[in-house]
Amino acid sequence: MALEPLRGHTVVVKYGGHAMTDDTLRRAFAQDVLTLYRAGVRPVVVHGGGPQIAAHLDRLGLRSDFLGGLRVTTPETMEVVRMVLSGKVQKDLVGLLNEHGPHAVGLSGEDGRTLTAVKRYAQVGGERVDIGLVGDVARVNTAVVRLLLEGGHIPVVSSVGRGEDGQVYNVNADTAAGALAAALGTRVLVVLTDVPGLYADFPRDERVVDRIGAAELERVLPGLDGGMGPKMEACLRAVRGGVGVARVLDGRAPHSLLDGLVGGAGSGTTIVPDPTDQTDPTARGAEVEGVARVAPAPAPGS
Ligand SMILES: Nc1ncnc2c1ncn2[C@@H]1O[C@H](COP(=O)(O)OP(=O)(O)O)[C@@H](O)[C@H]1O
Ligand SMILES: CC(=O)N[C@@H](CCC(=O)OP(=O)(O)O)C(=O)O
Repeated sequence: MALEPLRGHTVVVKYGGHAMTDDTLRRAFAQDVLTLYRAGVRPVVVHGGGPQIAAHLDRLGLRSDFLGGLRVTTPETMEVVRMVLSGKVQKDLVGLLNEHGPHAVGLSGEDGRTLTAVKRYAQVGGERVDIGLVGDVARVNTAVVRLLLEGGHIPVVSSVGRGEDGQVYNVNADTAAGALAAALGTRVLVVLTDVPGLYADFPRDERVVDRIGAAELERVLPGLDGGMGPKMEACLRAVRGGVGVARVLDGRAPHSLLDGLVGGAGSGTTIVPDPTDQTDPTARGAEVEGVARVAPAPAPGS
């Protein structure tokens, strides 16, 4: 895939916390996003920050527990998640992207009701387990993200959502990115993680699945462990919801974003829709609000 066909198109990039732990990697990521932007592609960054949340919890003497790849989130944990994702990780990333110009603008999924969440349970051994304030994306309002894109900005979104019940929820960042990509109708969703892609025989790491169709992914999804479960579920929902292609790439390799988009073949795992997916709007998994309806800003003083 070259950059030229993406000119003028929106690309959602999920930037995982493991790919941000090293300063060289962070800078290479920021350079890649800016290269896309300068080439006329419209990047939207959705970021995680799992390791950064864990470090902060640890400092406070709080535990990090995961079930089905999702963090068990007590009200106390939720405060830390919100603070670290929207207040720290996001601001550091926005600062880095803005070193060469006022391009990036950070927003939480709560802002402009971008992500409306509903309580989500973990599936463990076929059982539904309550993991606290963890949310799934029920509805996406793309209005603010579109407004920023149309204003020539790079939206940087944290995966915190608010429910209709007024509760703030911890949304897995892959889930948030997949839902936003589907709602925006992007051509490409790129997911940067800490492995070279989907291993065929995890935990063995000899073979990375090069390409997988939605139906086949749906079949293997229940057997996936840890963080790969929510990640692949998010890619599946994205391609089922109209995204042209999802690519899971190794975020530990500098410039993997650009290399993966330009180089194409040979890197990561590519998830492609089934021929029927593109015409099935009910498969989005989240309701979409505000698509193509960007309200004009109110006149000053009104
Ligand atoms: N089939 C698989 N292929 C690759 N990784 C897998 C697989 N099953 C489980 N995993 C685990 O999923 C992890 C990636 O998910 P996660 O830790 O949530 O990453 P991120 O922080 O980038 O979102 C890998 O580090 C690996 O331990
Ligand atoms: C519910 C849930 O698990 N939320 C994640 C949100 C951050 C995230 O997804 O970060 P990475 O992309 O770095 O993994 C968490 O609390 O860690």
